[in-house]
Amino acid sequence: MRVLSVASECFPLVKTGGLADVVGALPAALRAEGVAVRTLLPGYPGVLAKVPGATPVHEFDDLFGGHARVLAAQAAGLDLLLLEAPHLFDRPGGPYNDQWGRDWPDNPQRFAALCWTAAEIGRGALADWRPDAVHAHDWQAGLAPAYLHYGAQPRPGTVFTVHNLAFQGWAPASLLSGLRLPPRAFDIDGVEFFGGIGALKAGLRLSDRLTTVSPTYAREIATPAEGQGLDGLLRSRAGVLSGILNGIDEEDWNPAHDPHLAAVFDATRPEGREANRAALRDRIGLAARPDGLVVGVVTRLTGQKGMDLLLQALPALLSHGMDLALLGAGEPALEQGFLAASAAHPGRVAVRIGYDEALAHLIQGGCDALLVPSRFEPCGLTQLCALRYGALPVVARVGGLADTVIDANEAALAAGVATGLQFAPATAPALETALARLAALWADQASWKRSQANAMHAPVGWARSVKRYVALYKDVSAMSRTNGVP
Ligand SMILES: Nc1ncnc2c1ncn2[C@@H]1O[C@H](COP(=O)(O)OP(=O)(O)O[C@H]2O[C@H](CO)[C@@H](O)[C@H](O)[C@H]2O)[C@@H](O)[C@H]1O
Repeated sequence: MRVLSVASECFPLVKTGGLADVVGALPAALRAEGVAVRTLLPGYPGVLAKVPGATPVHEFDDLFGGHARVLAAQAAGLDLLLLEAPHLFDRPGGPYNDQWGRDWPDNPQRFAALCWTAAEIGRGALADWRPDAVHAHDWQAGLAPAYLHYGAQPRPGTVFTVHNLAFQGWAPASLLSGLRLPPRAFDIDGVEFFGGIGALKAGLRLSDRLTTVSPTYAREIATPAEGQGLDGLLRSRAGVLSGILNGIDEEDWNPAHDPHLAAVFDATRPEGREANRAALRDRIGLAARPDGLVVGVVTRLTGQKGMDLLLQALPALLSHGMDLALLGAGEPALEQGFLAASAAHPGRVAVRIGYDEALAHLIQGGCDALLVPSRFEPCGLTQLCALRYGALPVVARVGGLADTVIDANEAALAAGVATGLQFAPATAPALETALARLAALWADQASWKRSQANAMHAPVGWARSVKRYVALYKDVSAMSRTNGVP
C-alpha cells in the first residue's frame, strides 16, 4: 500500500502546531503496518535548507505563475517530496504569513499549487511511484481531492483529515479559473462556500473518506454550535466521517531517556520528577518551594485554547498555593496579559513567550499538573505528553480532551482508574472549581500517586489508531480501482 500524505507542515522540518506533529509521526507508525508513505510539503526555505542533496523527480514549466520542481529526499525518517516553487515559497516569515503576522495575499495560489502537485503525483506524474491513496490534511491540502475529483480518471482514493475546523481557507469566487477549477466546481456540491471558494469545504465535500482527530470532535462538529458553518455538510457525510485519536511519538516523548530533562524517570521510578520540578522552577524563574504544586501550560496563546479563562482564574490558582509555569506564543493581548501577571507575581507566575521545544519537555517532566482549558480541541497533544510524563492533565471536557483523560471523580477514584481532571463548561468559574478539586487531590497524596501511575500507563501512542487509517486506505484504494469516482 502506497500513500501520498499532503500537508503544509511536518515535524521536525516545519511546525506551527499539532498538525506538524501528526503529519511527522504517522508515517513511521504506518510503516510498521506495511504502508509506505511519501509526504509532500511546500519547499519553504527552512525546509530546503534542512535537506541538502534532494533530487529533482518532476518539473512544471508553469505552476501558478512560475517554474517549479518536485524534489525527493529522505530526512528524519521521512520519505519526502518537496515542492520547490520559489515564486510561491521562497520568502521570509512563516508558512502562512509574513514577519509581521499578516497572511500572504497569495495563500490561495500557494496551497492550490501544493494540491495541484499532489493530484498530478496521484495520477502518476512520477516515473516510478504512484500512490493507492492520497491523504490530505487541513484546508491547505483541501483542493487536492477536488483536483482529483474533477480531473482525469482513474484516480487514487482520497482521505481528508480535519485537524481544526476553524481554519477554512476561503478565497473569492473570482479566483476559480485562476486556481484551475472548472466552472462546474462552483456549486454547493463542489467547492462553493458562502459565495466563494472554500478549500476546507472542498476537502470535506469531495474526498472519499473524512476523518477528524477524536471521536468526540467528530460528533461535535456535526452540530450547529461547533460546526463553523459546515455542520450540515458534515451531517450529510456522517457515513464516511470517523474520529481517529491522535497519538504522540513515544520515542520523542519518553521520560526514560529524554535529553531535555534534568533527571530521567518512568512509571516505576517517578521520583525523578522531583529533580525536574526543581530544574523547571530554576530555569523558568519560579521561587524554590519544594512543597508547592506547579501547574504547567504549553500552548499556542489563542482564544481556542482558553487562555483568557486562565488569566481570569489566576487569583484562584495562586490562592491554592499553586505556581504557574507557562510557555506559549500567539495573540499579542494574551502574551501581554501573561507577562503582566508574571510581573505582578514574581516567583509565582513564570511566563516564557516563544516557541521552545526543550522547555516544553522540561515543563512536562517537571510540572505536577498540565492545564488545557480549551473551548474546543479536536484532539490535543499536550495532554497526551502530560499523561506519559506523569503530569496530571486538567482539561476542559471537549473534543479529544474528553476522550483521553479519565476524570478523578468518586467512581473513577474508587475504581482506581483516574488519570486527571475534567471540567465543563469551558468558563472561568468552572476552571476555578477544577483548580479547587486539583488542590484537594494534591492534599490526598495516595489518590494523587495512584492517578499519576495510571496516567503514565495510559495509551498515548499510535498503536490504537494506526490500524484504522490502514483500513481507510484499503477501503478507498479498492474504491478507486473499481469505479474511479466516489
Ligand atoms: N510555545 C511552544 N513551545 C513549544 N512547543 C509548543 C508551543 N506551543 C505549542 N507547542 C507544541 O505544539 C503542539 C500543539 O499541539 P496541539 O495538538 O496541542 O494543538 P494545535 O491546536 O496546534 O493542533 C491542532 O491539530 C492537532 C493535531 O491533530 C490537534 O491535536 C489539535 O487539537 C488541533 O487544535 C504540541 O506538540 C505542543 O507541545
